[in-house]
Amino acid sequence: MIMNQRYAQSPKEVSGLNTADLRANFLLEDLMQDDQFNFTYSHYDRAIVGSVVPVAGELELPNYENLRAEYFLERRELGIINVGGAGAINIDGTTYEVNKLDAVYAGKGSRKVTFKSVSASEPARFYLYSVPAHKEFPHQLIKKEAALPVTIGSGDTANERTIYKYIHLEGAKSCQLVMGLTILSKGSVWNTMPSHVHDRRMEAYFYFDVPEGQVVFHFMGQPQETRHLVVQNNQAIISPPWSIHSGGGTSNYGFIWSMCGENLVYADMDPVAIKDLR
Ligand SMILES: O=C[C@H](O)[C@@H](O)CC(=O)C(=O)O
Ligand SMILES: [Zn+2]
Repeated sequence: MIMNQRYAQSPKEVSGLNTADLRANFLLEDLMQDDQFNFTYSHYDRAIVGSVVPVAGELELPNYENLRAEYFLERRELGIINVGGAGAINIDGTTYEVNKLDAVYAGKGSRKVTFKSVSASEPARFYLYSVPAHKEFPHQLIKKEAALPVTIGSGDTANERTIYKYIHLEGAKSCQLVMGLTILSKGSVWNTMPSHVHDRRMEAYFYFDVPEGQVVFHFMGQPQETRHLVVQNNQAIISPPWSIHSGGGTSNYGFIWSMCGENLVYADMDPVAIKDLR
């Protein structure tokens, strides 16, 4: 079995792309399909972005030829967040009950990882993010309540949002994986505004709970050379380390952010003043 791949682009190359090419390189449209694993292997930091929605029964994390590994997590770690109904994840014999917005970390060396839903009529929707790892850290469940939410922004500038950090230097331990999610308050539409870059880490954004008929305009590119992609519910963006990653929605919504690279410090960002964006 072979995973889709996405290659890395330079800032200069991206500045010349049209809408279709931008979408083909940076937008993942096929996530959250029933009874399927959908993975994309990005050449930005070798991060893998994927999903699984178990409806008919329990599904086991498969292996892929791209990895040239005995099993998926032989040399990788995996962060998982459920954005659907109640579910369960089993890692090498330990079962975790994973409710909406709970997370699970599966460390390097986890051999058998399975996913299931409590109810087929309201299945769990697991978002998956995996990166290379050099050391084994214990698998663990991180409940939403334990993620120490912080509310930033304000209703006046339509960017009030609550950030939940699950896996990072001061949270659940990992080799290089950093992961959490952000919920926009009602009436707020702007995420990650003011924008930032972090040339030390790639990032992936997965948008969820975008109401029917609404979209998010996701902005990418170098701060003085921005482009946008229109993103639907349950689609993801691969964000190069040199790119901003901000979104303006036609309503409020939520998104999972996940990063990997040089360090595990959540706050390691280089801010860009709004007036300096082009
Ligand atoms: O590097 C950090 C990530 O871009 C996000 O955590 C930012 C975010 O959730 C937000 O400002 O809304
Ligand atoms: Zn970021």
